[in-house]
Amino acid sequence: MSPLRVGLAGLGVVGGGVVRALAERERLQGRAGRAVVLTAVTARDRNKARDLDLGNARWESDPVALAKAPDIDVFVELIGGSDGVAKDAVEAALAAKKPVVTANKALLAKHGAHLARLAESNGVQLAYEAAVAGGIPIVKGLREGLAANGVRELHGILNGTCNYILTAMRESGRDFADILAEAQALGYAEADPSFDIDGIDTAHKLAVLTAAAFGTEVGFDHVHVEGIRHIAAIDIEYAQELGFRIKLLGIARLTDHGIEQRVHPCMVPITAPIAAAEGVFNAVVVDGDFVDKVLFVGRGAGAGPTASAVVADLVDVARGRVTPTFGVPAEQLKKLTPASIARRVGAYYLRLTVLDRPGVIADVAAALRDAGVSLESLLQRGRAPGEGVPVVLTTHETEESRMTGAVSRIAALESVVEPPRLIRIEQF
Ligand SMILES: NC(=O)c1ccc[n+]([C@@H]2O[C@H](COP(=O)([O-])OP(=O)(O)OC[C@H]3O[C@@H](n4cnc5c(N)ncnc54)[C@H](O)[C@@H]3O)[C@@H](O)[C@H]2O)c1
Ligand SMILES: N[C@@H](CCO)C(=O)O
Ligand code: NA
Repeated sequence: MSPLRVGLAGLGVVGGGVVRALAERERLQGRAGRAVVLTAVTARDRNKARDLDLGNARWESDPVALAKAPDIDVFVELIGGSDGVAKDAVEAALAAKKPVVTANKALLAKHGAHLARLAESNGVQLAYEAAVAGGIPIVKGLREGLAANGVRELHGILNGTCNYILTAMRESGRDFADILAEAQALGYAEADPSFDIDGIDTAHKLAVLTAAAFGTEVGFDHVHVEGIRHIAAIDIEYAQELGFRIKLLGIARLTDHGIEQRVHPCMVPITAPIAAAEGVFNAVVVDGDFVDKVLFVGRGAGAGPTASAVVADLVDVARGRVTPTFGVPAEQLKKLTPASIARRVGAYYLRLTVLDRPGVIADVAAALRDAGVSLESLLQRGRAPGEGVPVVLTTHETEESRMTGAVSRIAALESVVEPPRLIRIEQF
């Protein structure tokens, strides 16, 4: 069989990993049933020192020209960005009936439905295993391994940088900024690290996973997003004491009033399967109606794990597999009915900084009582008459709208001297 000729756009962290993985020629030939050959490449700067063996691959200066070049059979997009050249090149490849492999979750989160229609109307594959949870085969897991199931819920640690930061903060007590710099140096972070720490990258991945899991159109704009900037060392300590870990999770759940999609820091029991994924590891739990719960764990970022997923998609393309992008044909994707975060039901952790004087706790308790929120525990450490001291409480399950109502009343109390910190507790 003729070789699969690969056109690769982007020679950064992931592109470099892909070049190295493609060097395993014999292994890939066996698995793909034909040779997979790096035929042409492009990146922004041809003269940059890269320490990569590009073999006989020809250099192309323009990604869009590469995408439709007659000498390539598949286009691999590893540039990044939801718009601009990455989108133009992917569209050009699909319109030219060339399959596309991409790691670009920002692109899929914003234009997934449109690109799925374009791919399917041209009869070619749009493969994106690397875009969600890097090396974990979650897209294949959902579309193939779990195809018999109706998915009820999924939750995941989908950003290696945040998990790395939260883990390192807990283990070392070190500073947020210091640890972020380390994650960037290791090639985990996005070009703009605020995408990682503000939860946007997790939301991109969640939106894509939701479409693949529930057969809905990608609805990034309906994801409720909060990041980890406000997580303080003291919250990590309290979490530990209460038997929790703090994780930034993406959660998608089918409710009777629509699909919840939310990204925010969560306290999860130390014994929950998801809590065991530490450092740069990602993890996803999928709850299906026949299979029950399945846990996927692995590395979600970095050159090797991400290249592993890109090359697996190339093997699928070489084998001629064509699966609808989000599991069902694009024109059958359901319209997503978003469920409001205000209707989330669960427990809460609330940390207040209050003046150490009589009556403060009574005022806080009254606000919760009036909102119909039941307290589970209350901790006050140390004393400092007249000064701010931390008070931590946890609640029973309640609807979020009740909790936010009580918290705004509490925030307005004169004796509450810093903004309250609310973290949702998830009992998986
Ligand atoms: N780094 C990771 O761990 C990881 C994991 C999963 C997915 N991703 C995704 O993979 C993609 C690439 O990420 P990365 O970390 O390798 O980025 P990177 O910044 O290391 O590499 C980007 C590459 O794109 C090239 N590029 C940028 N603009 C270009 C242009 N206009 N024309 C041609 N080439 C251009 C750059 O020269 C560079 O070679 C992104 O979509 C990212 O979100 C990254
Ligand atoms: N910045 C992302 C890369 C993988 O998509 C992360 O930290 O997980
Ligand atoms: Na993946």
